[in-house]
Amino acid sequence: MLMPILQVDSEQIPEYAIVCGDPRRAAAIAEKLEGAEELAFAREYRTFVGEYQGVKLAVVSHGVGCPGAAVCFEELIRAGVKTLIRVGTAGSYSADYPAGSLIVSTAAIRTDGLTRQLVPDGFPAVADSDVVNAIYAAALETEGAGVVGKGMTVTLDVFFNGVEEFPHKKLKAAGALAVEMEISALYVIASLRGARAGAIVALDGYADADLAAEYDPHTNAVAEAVEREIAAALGAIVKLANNA
Ligand SMILES: O=P(O)(O)O[C@H]1O[C@H](CO)[C@@H](O)[C@H]1O
Ligand SMILES: O=c1cc[nH]c(=O)[nH]1
Repeated sequence: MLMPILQVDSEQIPEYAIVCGDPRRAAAIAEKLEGAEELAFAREYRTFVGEYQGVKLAVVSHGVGCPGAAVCFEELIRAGVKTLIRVGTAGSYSADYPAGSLIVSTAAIRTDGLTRQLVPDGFPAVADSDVVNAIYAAALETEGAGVVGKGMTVTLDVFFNGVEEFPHKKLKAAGALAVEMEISALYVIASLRGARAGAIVALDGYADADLAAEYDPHTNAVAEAVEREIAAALGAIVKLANNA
């Protein structure tokens, strides 16, 4: 069946998927696969399939923000994906995790609007623990591992501020490590549909206003961190497939 938004035949989609916001990052990940094939590029959704160390997987971009990303996650799970790993970027809340660090998201604080329209308040956006452990272990094994953290991330809808002040300080005080824009949708949808999910983000600067002077997303440290998180996600998929 042709998936209406991704425009891919669901028969071509394997059980594992790496998802990321940027279609160019999807292409960069696909370059690391054997026999990579681009199946479609519809809207912001660019879909590749291929193999990594004998495991078949899809690599799909989901764009920016929960509503668009949710469409991608839903269609992939309907097509038969059972394990999804998001490979993203995020802003850091802590000087312990400077730009170039990696964070594996164990859960997302839901400040987005999309999940509020899917599930009641109090419903957790939580990762699958096997997926988290596999990503974290693979991240520590990557060459030049750098700083790798594990913990709560925040998902919000806003990238450029309006007149409302976003509660970064409170969320940081509550233990959140970083902020991005799609993980809550991934975790809630995976829970609702019986799939398992995890996420790793490369930090590209500080979201905390007290640290923001150091913000520079265009550094080699960030580019290298993205390479390492790609390696971690691919390594995690191999670990998960071999333990299945
Ligand atoms: O790098 P990606 O995967 O797009 O993730 C982050 O970057 C985008 C904002 O620039 C948002 O999508 C955010 O979640
Ligand atoms: O959503 C995002 C992504 C990267 N960096 C940020 O500060 N926010």
